[in-house]
Amino acid sequence: SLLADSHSEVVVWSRNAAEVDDINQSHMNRRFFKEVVLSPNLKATLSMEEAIREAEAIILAAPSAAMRGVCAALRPLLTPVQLAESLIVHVAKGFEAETMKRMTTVIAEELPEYDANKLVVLSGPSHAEEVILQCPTTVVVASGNVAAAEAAQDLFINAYFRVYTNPDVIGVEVGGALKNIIGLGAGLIEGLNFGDNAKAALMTRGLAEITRLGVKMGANPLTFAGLAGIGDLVVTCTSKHSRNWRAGYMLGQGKALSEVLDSMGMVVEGVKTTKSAHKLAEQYEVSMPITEALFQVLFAGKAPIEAVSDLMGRVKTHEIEEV
Ligand SMILES: NC(=O)C1=CN([C@@H]2O[C@H](COP(=O)(O)OP(=O)(O)OC[C@H]3O[C@@H](n4cnc5c(N)ncnc54)[C@H](OP(=O)(O)O)[C@@H]3O)[C@@H](O)[C@H]2O)C=CC1
Ligand SMILES: O=C(CO)COP(=O)(O)O
Repeated sequence: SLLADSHSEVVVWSRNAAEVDDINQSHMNRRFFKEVVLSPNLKATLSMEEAIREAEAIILAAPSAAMRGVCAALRPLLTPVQLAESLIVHVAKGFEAETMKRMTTVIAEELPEYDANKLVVLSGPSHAEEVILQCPTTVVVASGNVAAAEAAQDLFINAYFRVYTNPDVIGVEVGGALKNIIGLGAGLIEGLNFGDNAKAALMTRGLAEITRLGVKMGANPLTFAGLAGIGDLVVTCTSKHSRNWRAGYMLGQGKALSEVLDSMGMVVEGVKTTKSAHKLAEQYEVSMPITEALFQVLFAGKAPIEAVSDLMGRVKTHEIEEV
């Protein structure tokens, strides 16, 4: 919808026939956006081949668990011209669960004929419910190739959607993925009725452990002070639209994880990301106490209140790690 506001031909690929019909016939996508009328420039199709035919830019917007499969289906459809010239941008915020790989790594593995350096990630505080209403939104695009990042910036930027560039692909991907864990935690804190001090503490110390792991993985620490770091963390921990927050809230109220996920109807990236980050923390030998606490609640049956109590009772330490 955002792209269709400034570009004449935008085609969405979906595997859901009712959704495709709704977009093409009523110019609406009522499953997600009840009352919004979409641009007539926006078409939908069940055929991936049709969606990408002669596409100058391809946006990969599937959840991270689906990214490898989507790219495998895409590979035989890409023409030599598209492989050489088209822009590929992904917007997923998570790691591949089994391998803990970042999304650009997964995409590069599945599209070996495409120049991996030209892949772009778009991230930042950007709930779809607000973008579709044209509320002012800012995001960051990152690529190893400056020209590709600038091409993505030109593609997406408009009067209500401001796009910054950043060369730090690792930082932008890690920030986008890990903020979902803290969003779960913020919801959980609210579900326990622990108030705003606890939420502020969680966000601040959450950013510290996101930065700690990100830097070990090769990110620029300053990226975490930007839109894909603190920016997205704030929106996920405070917005009524946040799925991760909502899932955490239900957990804090005592609901079981399976019950929470069944009731969501939308992806909650933070759940699988907690497992991946838990393994990455071990692999990189980084302390991530909040991630550890969430891991215990989600996958080891620890009561949320006990996890918070354990976090508060950790051995005393300095705030700034170099001290
Ligand atoms: N929503 C938001 O505001 C934002 C989301 N993101 C990120 O974008 C990604 C997608 O999120 P979002 O769209 O919100 O998630 P939703 O759960 O709302 O929707 C996921 C969509 O992906 C489709 N899908 C899932 N698996 C596959 C597959 N294997 N093949 C094809 N289609 C598939 C689903 O189709 P079906 O209905 O058939 O299951 C559904 O249409 C996530 O990584 C999220 O973190 C990033 C920024 C903002
Ligand atoms: O990443 C998002 C918005 O920037 C969406 O994730 P949440 O719905 O969990 O906040």
